Amino acid sequence: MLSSANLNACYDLRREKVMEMVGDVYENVGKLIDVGELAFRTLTSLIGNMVWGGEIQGEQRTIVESQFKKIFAEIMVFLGKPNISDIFPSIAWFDIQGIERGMKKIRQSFNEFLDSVIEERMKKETGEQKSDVLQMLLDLHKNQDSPSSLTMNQIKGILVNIVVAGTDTTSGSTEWAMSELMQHPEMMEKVKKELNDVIGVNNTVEEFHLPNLRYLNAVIKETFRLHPVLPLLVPRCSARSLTVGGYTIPKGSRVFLNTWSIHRDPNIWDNPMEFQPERFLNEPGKLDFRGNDFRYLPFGSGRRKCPGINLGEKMLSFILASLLHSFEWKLPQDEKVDLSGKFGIIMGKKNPLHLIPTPRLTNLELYKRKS
Ligand code: HEM
Repeated sequence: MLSSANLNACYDLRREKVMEMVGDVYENVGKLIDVGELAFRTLTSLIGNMVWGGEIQGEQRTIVESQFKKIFAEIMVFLGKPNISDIFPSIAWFDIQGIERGMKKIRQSFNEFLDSVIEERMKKETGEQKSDVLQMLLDLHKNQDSPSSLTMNQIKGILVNIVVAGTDTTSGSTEWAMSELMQHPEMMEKVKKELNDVIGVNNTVEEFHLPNLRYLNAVIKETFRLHPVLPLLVPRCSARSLTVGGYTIPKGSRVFLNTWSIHRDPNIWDNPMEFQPERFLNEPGKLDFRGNDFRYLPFGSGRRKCPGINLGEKMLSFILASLLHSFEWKLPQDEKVDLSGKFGIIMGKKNPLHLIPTPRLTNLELYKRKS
């Protein structure tokens, strides 16, 4: 699903979802928009489509997408909470913090939703064959004799994993990048000038424009540095006892890698607390985010690094470029940008960014084009 060939094949879908988002904002010009929520809806719709096709439509889709946001927020809080039961397994059954009870409730909500999606697909199986992730997993389930056969629970786990990992991360980064640009008007001006030069005011953004947006790409890289959405990555567990930097790590320890600190280490970065996209602009090729340079790990590293780097990068710059090229954004009167974060396995903003859009393109017809 996330290979370059598959991503190229679903270019039209990405374009359609971004155009839908622009159309959505256009219909709400002059009103307050929750930027993170807007990006989240766009990504849930895109990734949902890539994972289980167009199985959910219309009113049901709207309900699912709004429920997802709430459920995801709860999951992120639970996943990020240090669990006392891990430190004192003998009292685990008390579940003092209610983490297990909370996760069970969430699992039930997801289970009900996924059961209905899978049931819909099974009903249609005799008709047109789909080629999405759900179908691929169901085919593995049917082939019970194969060593790669999957149980229904495993299928549901994989589906949830992809959707959870792909949506909140990318929408969170969108919200952080927009917040930093609102906080730095001179940088916002540079981005807008670049968009005008590369795309033109009588055009909408297309994916082939994105590699030419050098300044915007530097803004994205700097956003990843200062606001890594998974600040402690995904927890690791040591398979054997070993020594790292003079510290003994016993077999079976849970290990967290603090990229938030690494990305703000003054021994590595000049003025680490300042948002300065130029640091990436002036040194092209330095510090890519593919996990090869341990000073900069927004997508992690090693065998468990993010498999969605290409899709995440494409969608983040497509969404940002489109929002910034198609609209002017301003804060509600007397409001300031709040850059505080909220702790969880995903570090989102503490307070959502609400902005008011006005059209920026000269040809208003461009807002109505849906495909
Ligand atoms: C800006 C966007 C994104 C960022 C910053 C991001 C970041 C990350 C990070 C830091 C990890 C943990 C890696 C580690 O522990 O070494 C991760 C894992 C993961 N990501 Fe992403 N991600 C993004 C988008 C996506 C997308 C679009 C998808 C797929 C649709 C995706 C799917 C996954 C999956 C499935 C994992 C778990 C991998 C595993 O545990 O083996 N991510 N991501």
